[in-house]
Amino acid sequence: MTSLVSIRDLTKTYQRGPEKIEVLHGINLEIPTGDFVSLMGPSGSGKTTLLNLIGGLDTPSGGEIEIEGQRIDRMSAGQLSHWRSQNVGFVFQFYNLMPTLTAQKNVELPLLLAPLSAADRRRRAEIALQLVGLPERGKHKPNELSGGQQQRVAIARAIVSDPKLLICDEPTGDLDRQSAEEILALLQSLNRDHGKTIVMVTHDPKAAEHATHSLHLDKGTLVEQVRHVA
Ligand SMILES: Nc1ncnc2c1ncn2[C@@H]1O[C@H](COP(=O)(O)OP(=O)(O)OP(=O)(O)O)[C@@H](O)[C@H]1O
Repeated sequence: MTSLVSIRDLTKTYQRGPEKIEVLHGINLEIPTGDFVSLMGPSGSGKTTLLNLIGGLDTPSGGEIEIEGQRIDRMSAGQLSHWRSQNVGFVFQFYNLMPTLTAQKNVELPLLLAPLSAADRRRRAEIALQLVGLPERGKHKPNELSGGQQQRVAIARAIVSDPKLLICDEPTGDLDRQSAEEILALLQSLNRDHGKTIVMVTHDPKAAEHATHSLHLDKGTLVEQVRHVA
C-alpha cells in the first residue's frame, strides 16, 4: 500500500522564554492512502503539534514530512499555504465557523481564492452540504444550528475543495454522545466511500474505535500503533 504521509525523524522544539522545549522527539510514521488514523495520548503529549505539522499549519524543527511525494517541510510559508488550500481540509473541536455568515457562505469560503464563478462556488457548496446531510440548512447562521449541525457545516467546508487529507482535532470533543456518533459515522463514510485519508486527534476511546488504525503518543514519542480489524 502506498503512503500518503511519510514522516522521518520528526522533531519539534518550542521556545518558551529563554528555554527550548522539545515536544516531539524523532517521530517516524507512515500513513497509507485511505487510512483513518486516530491519534490518542495524555494531555500535553504532542498530539495537536503532530497534527498541525502533518496539515502544514506549522513547520518542524527537524526531520522530514512527505505528503504524496511532496516535501512540505521544505516549502516556504507561501508555498505551504497554497499547498494546504489544495490538499488538506481542517475540522476543529469548536467548528470555527464565521458567525455572521450563513452555512452556505461558510462552506464557500475556501473557494474564494479558486478561479471559479460565483455560481460554481454556490453549486459546490450545495453539493458539500448535501454530502454531510444538511441540504436544507444553507441559509441558517451558525447560532441557528445545533453543535452537531455546526460540525457538519465545518466538515462540508473542509471537503468543498475535494482535498485527499482531512485533519480533525477533537471533532467530537464538544458534542453529546449521539451527535458524536453521527459525526464519526460521517467521517467513516467520507473515508470509506469518498476515499478521504483522515487523521483525527481524540481523547475518546469510543471515537478512536471508528478509525482503521490507532496511534498513541506519550511525551512526544509514538509508543503504540494498532491496526483495527474492520
Ligand atoms: N506555541 C507553543 N509554544 C510553546 N509551547 C507550546 C506551544 N504549543 C504547544 N506547546 C507545548 O507543547 C506541548 C504539547 O502540546 P500539544 O498541544 O501538542 O499537546 P496535546 O497532546 O495536543 O495536548 P491536549 O490533549 O491537552 O490538547 C505542551 O507542553 C504545550 O504546552
